[in-house]
Formats: sequence, structure tokens, C-alpha cells
Amino acid sequence: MVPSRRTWNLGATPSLRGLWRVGRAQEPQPGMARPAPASPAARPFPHTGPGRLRTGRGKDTAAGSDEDSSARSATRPTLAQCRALSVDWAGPRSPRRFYLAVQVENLKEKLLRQAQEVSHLPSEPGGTDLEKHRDLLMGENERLRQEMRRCEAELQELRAKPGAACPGCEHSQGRAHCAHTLWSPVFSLPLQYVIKTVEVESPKTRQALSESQARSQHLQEQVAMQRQVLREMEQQLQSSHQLTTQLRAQIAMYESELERAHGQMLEEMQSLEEDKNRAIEEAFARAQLEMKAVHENLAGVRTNLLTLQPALRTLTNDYNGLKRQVRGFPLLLQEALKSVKAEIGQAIEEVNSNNQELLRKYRRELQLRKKCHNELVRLKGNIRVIARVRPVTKEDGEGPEAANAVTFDPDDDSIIHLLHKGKPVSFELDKVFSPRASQQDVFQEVQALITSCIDGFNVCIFAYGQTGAGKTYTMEGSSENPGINQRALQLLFSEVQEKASDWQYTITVSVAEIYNEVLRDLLGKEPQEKLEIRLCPDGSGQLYVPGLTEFQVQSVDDINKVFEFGHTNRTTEFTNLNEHSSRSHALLIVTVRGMDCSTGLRTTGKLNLVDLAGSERVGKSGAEGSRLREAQHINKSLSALGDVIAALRSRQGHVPFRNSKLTYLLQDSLSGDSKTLMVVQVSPVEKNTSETLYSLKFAERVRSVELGPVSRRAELGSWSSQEHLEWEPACQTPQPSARAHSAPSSGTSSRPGSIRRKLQPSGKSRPVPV
Ligand SMILES: Nc1ncnc2c1ncn2[C@@H]1O[C@H](COP(=O)(O)OP(=O)(O)OP(=O)(O)O)[C@@H](O)[C@H]1O
Repeated sequence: MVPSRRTWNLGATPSLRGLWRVGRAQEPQPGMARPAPASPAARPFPHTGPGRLRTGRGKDTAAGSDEDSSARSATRPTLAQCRALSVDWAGPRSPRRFYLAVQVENLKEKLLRQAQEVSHLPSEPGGTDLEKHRDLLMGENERLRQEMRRCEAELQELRAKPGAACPGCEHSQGRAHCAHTLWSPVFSLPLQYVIKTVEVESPKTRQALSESQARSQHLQEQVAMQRQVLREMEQQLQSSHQLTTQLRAQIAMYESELERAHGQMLEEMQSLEEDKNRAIEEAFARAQLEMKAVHENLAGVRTNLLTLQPALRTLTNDYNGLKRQVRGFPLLLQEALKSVKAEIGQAIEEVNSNNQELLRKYRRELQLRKKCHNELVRLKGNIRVIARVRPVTKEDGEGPEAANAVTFDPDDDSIIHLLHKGKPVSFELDKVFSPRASQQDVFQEVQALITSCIDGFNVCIFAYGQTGAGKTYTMEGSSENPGINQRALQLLFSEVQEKASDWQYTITVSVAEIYNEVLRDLLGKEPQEKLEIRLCPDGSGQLYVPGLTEFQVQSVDDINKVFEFGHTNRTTEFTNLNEHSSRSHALLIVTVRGMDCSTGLRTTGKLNLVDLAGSERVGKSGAEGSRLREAQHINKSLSALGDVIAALRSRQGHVPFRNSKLTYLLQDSLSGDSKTLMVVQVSPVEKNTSETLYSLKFAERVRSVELGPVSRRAELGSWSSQEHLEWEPACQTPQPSARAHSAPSSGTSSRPGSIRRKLQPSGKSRPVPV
């Protein structure tokens, strides 16, 4: 404890004894050298600091005299030192005075330092240690000040006694302030005491001071922290103050706005109140006006009511009158119905009679159409001859023999030119098809004939020509490019389909061949069986073939099956089919039977599609045996066909149908108003020009037979038997006269190609060259 250290016990502590020795050591001895003058910048007496004293205290006594001598030299102050300390240096430089001055200076310095420390200590209350330390320091200061005052007083006193010599002082003058006076027990004790006290307390003070400084440092840090916290809190408080100020300003603003809004609301309420009152007043005034108008209307209505009452009475009377009338209405209705029924019956009768009339007209028109068609065909020629030239094929070979010998007229499609043995020969037919003509082109030419079959006409289409000239190609064709046979049946199907709403049709087909004048059924179960042609037992004069199979066909598929079946029968029968087919006539007989659903009218038409045997003159080439026989039969049948066609065209009374099986079988399809078309197939190459020449001559001859007037008349009589129209027994309509319809128009002037007829020799047919 610092205060306890202040209890002085001078003789007890070793430190005091050390200090005493130091003090003695510092005493100037006689003969000692003056201390060396210190540098002006140095402290007045630097070696007299506490450290120096402490070092001297411990070691000087024991160690030796080096330090004592230096200390002694140091204790004598230099002139400069004395001046620096404002020591009166007029007399001898007394160490005593000098020490006092030094003491005073040291004390001042110490005092100043401690005063600084005290000023640096924080002045806040609550720091207990700090406060104590400060108190201590202040007490110490006070004590030091007192000490310093005392030293100064002593110093003054020494100055004031110039005559007092100090024993042992080397100077006689100025003894008054000789340092020796310091040695007097009276004077020296307090100083020693002070020195010792300072010497003793200085380390403790310094230690306490350092501790206090450390604590002070710590406290300063804490204080700094507290100050920081305080500053932050002050800032927060300041910002809170600012916020509060702002909020208060806002509240004030809101309050003023509220007040203003309240004022406005009051004003609006007042104006609304005024509006309301005004509206009520206006509504009231309006209501009063309306009420007045309603009253006026009511008065008017009352007046009207009074005037309407008589009208109402009139209406009531009318109503009663109507009621009475309604009561009598059923009677009226019955009467009206009766009269209407009578009218309707009359109308129905009229319609019936009209219908009858229409039916009659329809039938008449039908006959007229048929007549027109007949006339058209007649004008074209009932027997028409066309030629088709096949293209040159590989089978024709090469070289001059395969050279083309046939040319055409670019301006007239009925002319064909043949170069025979270097001579050009021309023929005129109804139409000539070049090798470029397609199957469809040829079919186009014949399809009018085919459709006439649906109307009940008999039609015959022949393919005539030498072997390999293209007869089968034209009639049958290939599956990809079918010929007339298949296209004809397809056309019949489509036509029949179109008329299905009014007519019922059945189409049947038969396939036969004539080989060596033997007729065979290619669809029968016994294809090798010979068939005969007979007259119908019904006395109609019609021919029929007992046992000839007829297949009913309804589609193209059915036709294909029929052809396939016929082909199979032919294949199994003959080993060399191609050879055989060239030497036989193949016939496809299509029968179309129809019935008009509304009139009951029945029709039957026959379409004979004939692929004739090759027309080449085998017999003249010296053939023998079966070949000769075949050739003779072919010759016979083709001659017969030529004769028949010639007879028909020339309208001869007798037509030699029975001269061959072929003409006999086709009799009903060649005579009357039936239509015949012959397609003469022609090979174009040089080697076949002879056969081509004969074929074309035959075709032209057939076509160019002149119709004589006698034949026509005679034919008029015979044609009446060829009527295909049959009538239902129920229909009482008289059968139209076939004669009338089939009669040709007067004269022949309307027939096209009359110029050709003038050029042709008159009518006798010649036998077909075979
Ligand atoms: N217009 C044509 N276009 C192309 N090829 C044809 C034509 N006409 C005939 N041909 C071909 O000529 C060849 C002989 O024809 P096709 O068999 O029809 O003669 P054909 O007169 O019927 O003989 P056949 O009397 O022996 O039956 C066949 O190969 C056929 O394909």
C-alpha cells in the first residue's frame, strides 16, 4: 500500500542505507576533480536519476571505487549546468545549492509528469481504482509541491546568508552558501529524508504508476468501448428523434387532410341533401301531372266504353249467328266433300285417259325411234363392211416379202390402196382402219349396232380374212386389250344397268363352233356332240338349236368364266388348237331379253359375234385329204355367206340361208331388220397381197350390191315376220304393225354413198373366191 510506505523508517531499510551511502559518495571531497561539463542538450544532471541512484545503492558499496570516482566527478556541477539551473554562481559553485536546484528541477519535472498523468486519467465517476490512483497521484503531487517549496525556501535561505561559511569549504568567500552547511545535522536531515523518501517511493510509485497505467489503459479501452456504445445509442436516439419528428409531421399532415376531407364531405352532403329535396319536388310535380293525365284518360276510356257497348252487342249477335252456322257446317262439309270427290274422280279419270294417251304416244314414239334407228342403219346400210389392216408382225419375216403393200387415203378413211404385183388397186368400203387403230377405235364403230340389240334387234358381226390377218385379235383380243366380244358384253351390262329402273333384262350367252359343217356346243357337257338347227315347233318360223347351252351372265366375271369354259372344251377336243381354230368358225351368241316394267313390253335381241375360218384359197394350192375337206367346207360356208349377204343387200326374194350351217344358224340374225357388219381383216405385207386382194374384192362386192326395187318390195312382204316385240296378254293395246315400221322410206336417194352405187355393176352377187 502506498500510504503505508509513507511511514518513514529511515534507519531500518537497506535501501535507506544505500541511499545514504550514495549521498555520501556524492558529497564532494577535497582534492576531487570537478565534474565534466555536461552537454547543453543533456539533462542538467542525468546521472542523478532514480536508476542511477538505485544502481549505486546496490553495488557501489561492494564493488569498488570506479563508480564512486565518476559519481564524484559527476556531482560537481559545471558552470553551464549551474546556469541552466539558474544557480547563482557568483561564488564558489556549492554542491549543496546545486543539489537543491537539481532537486527542485527534478521535483518540478516529476510534478509535471504526474500532473499530466492525472489529466490523462478519465474523469468519469464509477472507476474506483482509477479514482484511487488519481487521488494518490494528486496527494503525491501535493506532497512533491510542498517538498519543492521547501527546497526552494531553503535555497533562498542559503542565498540570503552569504557570510555563512561552511567548514571544510575550500573558498573563504561565500562561505555562507557553502555546501558544507548542508552537512549540518539540522539542515541535512530533511533533505536526506526527502531524498530517501523519493528514492524509496519512486520505484513503488513507478510500479504503481505502471499498474495504474495498465489499469488506466484497460479502463480507457473500456471507456472507449462504452463511449462507442454510447455514441451508437446516441445516434439511434437521434435517428429515433428524427423518425418521431417525421411521424409527427405526417400525423399533422394527415390530420389536416382529414379535416379538409371532413369539410368537403360536409359540403357534399349538404349539396346532396339539396339535390334530393329538389328531385323530390320535381317528382312530386311530375306525378301530379301524370295523375292528372291518367284521370283525363280514365274519363276518355269511360266515354269510349259507353260508345263500345253497342258495338259489343253487335259482335255478340254476329257470334251467335256464326255459332248457328257452325252447327250446320258438317252438313256443308259433307256436301263439299261429295263435290270434291266427284271432282277428284273426274280428274283421275282425266289423268287416266291422259296417261293412256301418253302411253299410246310413248309406244308410238318407241316405234318411231325404232323406225328412225332402222332408217338410220338402213341409210348407213344394214350390211356394212369395214376393213382393218393389222400391223406388220415378227411372223411376217423380213425382206421384200415383208414389205408393206397397203396404203391409205389421208382425206378419206373409207379408201384403201393395195400394191399388187406392182399395180396399185384401190377399194372403197364403209370404213378402213389402219394398223394404228386401237381396239377401242374399232369398237367405237360397232357399238351402235351392239346397243340396238337391247332394243330387240338382231345383230351379226363377222370377222373375215385370211389366216393370220387379225380376225381373232379383233373379235377376242387379249385379256389386257380385249376385243369386240368382251367390250360388247361390258357395254350391254352397263346399258342394261342404266335402264334397270324401267326395264328388266336377262343376258344369256352360247358359244359354238362350226367345223367341217358340223355345229358343236362349246359350253355343253358333250362338246363333240353334233347339233342340229331346227324350226321352232310353235310355227313362228323361228330357228332354234336343240341342246345348245345358254349361260345367263350378270357380270364381266361371268363372261370370262364362260369364255374360259368354252376354250377348255376346245382344247381338250383338238390337239392342234391353233390350226383347228383357223379352220373353224367360232360363234359367240348373246341373247338379250328385256321387259318394260311399266308396259309389260318384251323384247329379244340377238348378237352374233363370229370369228370366221381363214379365207385363204387352200383348195387351189393342191391340198389333199383332211385339209382339202376343210378347205371345201370353208369355201362352201364363206360362199354361202357371200350369197346371203348379196341377196339381202339386193333385197332378193330368196335368200339362200340353208346353203351352209353358218348362214342357216344366223338366218334370223341376217334377215329382216337385223344388222350385219363384216370386218375384213387385211395383212399389210407384200407376200399376202393376193389373199388381201381377194378379201378386199369380196368385201367391196358385198358392200356394193345395188338394191333393186323389186327386191325391196318382195322383202317388204317377208320382213313382217321378223317382229321381236311381244306384248303382255294383259295389255289390250293393239300390236303395232311391223310392216309399217320396217318399211323402208320411199326411194333410195337418201342413202349415203349413192355415187358409189352408180359406179358399181348391178346387183348380182358372185361366189366368194376360195
Ligand atoms: N391390230 C393388230 N394389232 C396388233 N397385232 C395384231 C393385230 N391384228 C393381229 N395382230 C397379231 O397378228 C397375229 C395374228 O392375228 P390373229 O390370230 O388374230 O389372226 P387370225 O386371223 O385370227 O388367224 P386365224 O385365222 O389363224 O385365227 C397375232 O399375233 C395377233 O396378235
